Amino acid sequence: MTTSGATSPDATISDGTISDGTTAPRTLAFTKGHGTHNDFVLVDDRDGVLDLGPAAVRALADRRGGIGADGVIRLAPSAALPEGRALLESEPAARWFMDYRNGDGSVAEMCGNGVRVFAAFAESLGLADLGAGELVLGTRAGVRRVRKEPDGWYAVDMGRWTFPGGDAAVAAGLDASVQVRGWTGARPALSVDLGNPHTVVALGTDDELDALDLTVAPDVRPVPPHGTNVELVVPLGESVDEHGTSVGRVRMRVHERGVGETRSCGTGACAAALAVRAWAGGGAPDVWFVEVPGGTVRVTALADGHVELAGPAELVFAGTFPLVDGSR
Ligand SMILES: N[C@@H](CCC[C@H](N)C(=O)O)C(=O)O
Repeated sequence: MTTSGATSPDATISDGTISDGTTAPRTLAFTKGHGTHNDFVLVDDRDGVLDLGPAAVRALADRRGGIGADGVIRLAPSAALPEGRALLESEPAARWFMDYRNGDGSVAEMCGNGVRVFAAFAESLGLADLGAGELVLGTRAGVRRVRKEPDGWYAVDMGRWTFPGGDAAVAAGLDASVQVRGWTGARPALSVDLGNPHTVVALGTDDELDALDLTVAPDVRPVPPHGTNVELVVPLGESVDEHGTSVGRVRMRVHERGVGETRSCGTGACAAALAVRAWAGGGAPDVWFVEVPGGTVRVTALADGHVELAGPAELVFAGTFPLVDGSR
């Protein structure tokens, strides 16, 4: 890794191969950021010229041979991607697009912690002024709106969410089962769609949560057609805050599709809070604090059927990374 330099604007990186007709090494300028320790490599592609293939993403995300991250985020003009161009037709303000890849190189529709870190990155590049108003951005799960709170947290309208199993699943409290390595049997679970897929399992105690072996992916049945993120949660109860608002608390660990266990997952926190709220029944709070190994985020079920995710976003360092022709 070096500390200066930038990718040639006419270089295209696909599967780690630079396809501009030369064999010379190229370097990719990046910024490293995280939201409650869900960490990302961020790439400024405001010219829309980079094509980050799976091998290049894996090289960047590699914790030993690369920079290390749970995911890679490319900031690109919405106009440069088919999914972005479709969004621009109804939301012309969504000028910038979050092109999100999991650490294994797979494409994901959405990343809640990533959206907040994307907003901080756009601010650092002078592409957004969250002191003056909201940032509207494109994602594969649709348009997202980010505002900044007085304490510096970023609050994201995460759009509409659903229980894919419908009313029957909500009434039964389950529509799937999950087997974690070491368990004697599978446990009931509830599927939640936040634009990306989630499966939430309730546990009884903190000790059970702490003892989980998430070094291998939990086995989910029925097998989700596009895979799933799995959230293991312990409801911690409800209370009334200093403003008289009823709030709930949840502890969560997560196994992310395309990554493994991570220290936080924003869409996963939303799924966890919405599942626990449904299990609690009518009168349950709309506001939930979700405690993850990397910190705490706030999830609010909004009256319009959307859900809001709020939490911190940090940019920690920047540099350049060599992507050598054919070597990654
Ligand atoms: N960590 C993200 C979710 C990233 C995508 C996920 N692994 C998937 O494949 O759906 C978040 O904060 O939401």
